[in-house]
Amino acid sequence: MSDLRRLLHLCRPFRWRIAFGVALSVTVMLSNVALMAVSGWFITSMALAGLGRLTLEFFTPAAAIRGLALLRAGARYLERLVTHEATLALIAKLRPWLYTRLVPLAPAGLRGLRHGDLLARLRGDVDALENVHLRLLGPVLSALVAGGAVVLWLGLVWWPLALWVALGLCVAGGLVPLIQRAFLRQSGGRITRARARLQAESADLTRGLAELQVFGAVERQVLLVQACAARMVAAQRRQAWLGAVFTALGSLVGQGMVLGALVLLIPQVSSHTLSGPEMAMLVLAVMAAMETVAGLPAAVAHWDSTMASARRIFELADQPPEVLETPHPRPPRAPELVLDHVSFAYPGGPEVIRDLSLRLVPGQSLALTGPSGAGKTTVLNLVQRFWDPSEGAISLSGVDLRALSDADLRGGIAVVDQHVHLFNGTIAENLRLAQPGASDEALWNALDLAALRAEVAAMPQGLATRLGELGARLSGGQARRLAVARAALQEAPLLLLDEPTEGLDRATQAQVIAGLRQLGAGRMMLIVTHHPQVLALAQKKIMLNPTAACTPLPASL
Ligand SMILES: Nc1ncnc2c1ncn2[C@@H]1O[C@H](COP(=O)(O)OP(=O)(O)OP(=O)(O)O)[C@@H](O)[C@H]1O
Repeated sequence: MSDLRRLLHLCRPFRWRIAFGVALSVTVMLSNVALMAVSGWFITSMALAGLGRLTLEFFTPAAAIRGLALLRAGARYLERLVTHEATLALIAKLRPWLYTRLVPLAPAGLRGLRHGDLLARLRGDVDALENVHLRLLGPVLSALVAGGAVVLWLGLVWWPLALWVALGLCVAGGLVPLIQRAFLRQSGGRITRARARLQAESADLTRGLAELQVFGAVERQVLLVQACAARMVAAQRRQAWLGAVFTALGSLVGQGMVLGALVLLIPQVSSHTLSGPEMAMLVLAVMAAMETVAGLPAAVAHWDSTMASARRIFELADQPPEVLETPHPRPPRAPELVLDHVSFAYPGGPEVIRDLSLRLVPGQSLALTGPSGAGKTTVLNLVQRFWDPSEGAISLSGVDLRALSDADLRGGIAVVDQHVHLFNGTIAENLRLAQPGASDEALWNALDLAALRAEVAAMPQGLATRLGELGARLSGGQARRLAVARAALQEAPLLLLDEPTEGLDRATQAQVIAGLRQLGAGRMMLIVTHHPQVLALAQKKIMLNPTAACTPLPASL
């Protein structure tokens, strides 16, 4: 229930648009009931007039019928326009709302999520919330207002008929869909879970295709994706089948309601309490009244899957960030990196870093070495404040990281990682990520430093060359050198290198190392590597040992 309350809260800014959409929908339903009622009365009266039993002024009812038909069509068009516009506005608000909650979580808080799963939540689940207005709120509110109005009108005409219709509408719009919900209860959540699993496995298949091919596991992964797809289709088929059965049941209830109305009204006509045209008017009005609850079965059918999507989105948005930005940041002073008796354990895990102290000033470089799992990357993560140390403190430019603004922290650190993420844009756009206002000349200078100038200049479109998804058009070595150029543009005093030459051939390694040497001049460098030539960039090495306290370093290198 609290998920629904939160969804309604998110809809609050659009409440007037939603109300207008509901008013239009009610207009459609009531004009339809009125159209059917007047038509029933008019046709029967015309027939009786034809038999000479009645005199009839037919201009007014004929005009009313045309007017109601036009009103219904016009209101329907406007209703579609308004409700879809409100729905798109809600989705357009939801996505940035979720992104602003994800940003403080990244990267630490999102590591537990698979890429495809995150994508499913960002795309599929947010899209599924279009149902909130289109299929849940709108139909329920319209049914209550329009159905209530019809029952009220019938109550004024003859209350037993109103009672019968109220009962029919409650059964068709409430009881039948609720029984349907009991059957469908599981399948909504099952479809959402199956879709998320399918997306995650499909993402693994496409992104990990090279590894899967190397290990001969493509077929296994394809079978897994097929099994996930089959599970999803089975869940959807079951839902569609149940939906069809209950739609038929709902319309059966509608026919029963009309039949019951006839049974109630015929004696009234026989006893001359009611005229023939009036009976036709009421019966057709009762038939049209079914439209007021026609959207309720779909609302019930979408309830579980929509709520499951909402729950998954709120779960993600509610995760507490690992680190919080201080509301009172202090400005950075002279460049310097200090780790003061730092210890760290991942949440719920054993201690990874124990009592590590070091100090770096510009022009100094330090390599972190040690066996796999010793905590080298963890130190780089702590310096970037993905997590805060469990004990001790880290300061950059004389200020504890916890007291630095996010902008000063990010602006003070450049990173060259073994996993370079390149965006699906041009070379210039990828470089300007580090310095949005950089001139073309500055970009060429950075490429020069990274030994990439000649290759980019040889491309027909130069800096405007598009890189494709994940930088697909560049080789691994070119991508790594582009990352060096990007770091050069950032002009940050601290440079973090995490296995920057991993996976490159000898010639490319030498080019990247030459670029890094230039880049490091006058900056502080913290390097994680096993590569002897990269190690040679460092003036000092520190050995991390997962089981013992870190070798204490002198106060300065
Ligand atoms: N997000 C995380 N949550 C929990 N434990 C983690 C996380 N990241 C790393 N660890 C654990 O912390 C320890 C240190 O990992 P880290 O990646 O820092 O080692 P490393 O020295 O860089 O290793 P390698 O040389 O293999 O990259 C490992 O035992 C690892 O399992």
